Amino acid sequence: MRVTTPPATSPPTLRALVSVRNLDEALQAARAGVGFIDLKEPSDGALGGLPVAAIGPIVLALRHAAPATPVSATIGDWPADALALIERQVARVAATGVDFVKVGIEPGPGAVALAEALGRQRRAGLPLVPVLIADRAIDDALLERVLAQGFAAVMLDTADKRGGSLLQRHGDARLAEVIARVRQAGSLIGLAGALQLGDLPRLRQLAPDFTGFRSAVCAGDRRLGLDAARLAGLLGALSQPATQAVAA
Ligand SMILES: O=C[C@H](O)COP(=O)(O)O
Repeated sequence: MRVTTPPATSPPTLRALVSVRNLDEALQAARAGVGFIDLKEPSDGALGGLPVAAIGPIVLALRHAAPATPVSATIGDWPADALALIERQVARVAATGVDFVKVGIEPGPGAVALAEALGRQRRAGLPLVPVLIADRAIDDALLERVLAQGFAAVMLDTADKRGGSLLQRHGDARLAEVIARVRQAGSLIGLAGALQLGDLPRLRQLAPDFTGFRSAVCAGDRRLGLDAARLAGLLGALSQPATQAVAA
């Protein structure tokens, strides 16, 4: 599955990645027309993983229901120093047939070693997308180590979903700088982290390649089920011209 940046002449668009926890939610997201479907267990943390055996059948069903929609899955939240376990889990999740395997990288001890281990797996052919946990400062040195690995895409996300969205934690100038740096390094950039409808005007200005949502498409709590009305509302707002979306 090839995912590309729209041509520079296109109007700014925001492609939505929506995180789902089971087949019902995956088909609901596919029918609603989301840009990317992300398989994870939201009750198990920011990057909670589904049982590996559950991923393959969902991917297969999505290939029929939405063949053009890229599918990602997370490996679960692991301590950064559990490198052997992480590498094994990456290989197991990749073998399910997903387009991308998402792995969280929390700044701190072990983060650089993890980024480099993931880089080795990428060079071995595994479709990895590192997710930099950015509740606090975005660590430039760590970002550079991640970018040096040549991943197709890099995401920013937050671990604590109750402390405000990614956009409430970082100013536009800083996020724009990070987006530009990731693109300059040749990777796509995705933003996530308790993003809400009210963040859309700023997101449109920042124009990342994709934006990730779970909290905003659930009724009150990301651990609950996908809410059809909220999902439709989000996709409707994303499809509106920017001036109308600002008023949403
Ligand atoms: O990968 C994207 C995340 O699942 C988004 O979840 P969130 O909106 O609750 O931060």
